[in-house]
Amino acid sequence: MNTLFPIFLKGDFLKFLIVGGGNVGLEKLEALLKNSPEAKVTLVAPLIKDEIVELTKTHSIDLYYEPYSVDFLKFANVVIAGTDSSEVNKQVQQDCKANNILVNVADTPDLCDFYLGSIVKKGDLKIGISTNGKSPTFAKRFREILEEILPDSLQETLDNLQSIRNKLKGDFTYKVNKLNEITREMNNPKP
Ligand SMILES: C[C@@]1(CC(=O)O)c2cc3[nH]c(cc4nc(cc5[nH]c(cc(n2)[C@H]1CCC(=O)O)[C@@](C)(CC(=O)O)[C@@H]5CCC(=O)O)C(CC(=O)O)=C4CCC(=O)O)c(CCC(=O)O)c3CC(=O)O
Ligand SMILES: NC(=O)C1=CN([C@@H]2O[C@H](COP(=O)(O)OP(=O)(O)OC[C@H]3O[C@@H](n4cnc5c(N)ncnc54)[C@H](O)[C@@H]3O)[C@@H](O)[C@H]2O)C=CC1
Repeated sequence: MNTLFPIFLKGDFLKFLIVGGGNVGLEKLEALLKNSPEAKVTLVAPLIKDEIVELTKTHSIDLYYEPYSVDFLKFANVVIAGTDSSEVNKQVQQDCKANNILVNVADTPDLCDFYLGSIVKKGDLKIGISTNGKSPTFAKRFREILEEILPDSLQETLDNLQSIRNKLKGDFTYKVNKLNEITREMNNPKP
């Protein structure tokens, strides 16, 4: 069963807590900042990789060089746990559940409220890819395929459609019909 419900978070307006400062902590931090460079991040771990420290120069990241404790949840709307201790990750997950905070436990899909996706970005177009946890490598490869085939001119198309959308006068039904008419050929591209 694939019951995942995809949403696109406005990460720039949210507070994130990352527990763990190793490879996984870095990977998830980079994924977040690539999409939402203004996100407020708190990261807690006794050991924190140099690459993470480097990112504090250009982004809003507070580092705490200590073991996780529940007090850190006050810094968070969303939590990602990626320590090398399954007990710590489990504790983070339980604390988040008790506090109604969404949590991702990177190495334990069963404990995740959400998964990170592979992200294709062409200007304002963003596509999130998930394999329901089956194969992150497939998600990565599929991202590469989409990145290759999507034309850069997409942004121009989106800008044009936005300007038409803003100029259309009439009621909702009229606008819907008009926009569908203009974009009909997208489903039927000329050879
Ligand atoms: C469930 C999920 C939870 C979550 O992390 O959110 C999860 C879980 C796990 N990943 C593992 C391993 C790897 N993860 C990657 C890469 C990515 N992983 C990402 C997401 C997710 N990974 C979520 C499901 C996404 C979905 O639904 O498809 C991506 C898409 C997004 C991101 O992380 O930003 C990003 C690609 C970004 C890109 O490039 O586009 C690679 C490949 C590589 O790095 O080249 C490998 C090694 C090869 C392999 O195993 O496939 C392991 C085993 C750990 C171990 O063996 O110890 C687990 C744990 C488990 O499955 O039990
Ligand atoms: N989901 C994914 O994409 C992947 C998951 N993994 C798994 O994730 C786990 C972590 O891997 P790495 O990041 O490579 O390990 P690592 O050894 O590079 O980093 C572990 C981090 O956890 C921190 N930590 C340990 N105890 C802590 C505590 N009590 N509170 C806060 N932080 C604490 C350490 O200080 C360190 O920063 C491993 O179990 C690995 O199998 C590995 C690869 C990919």
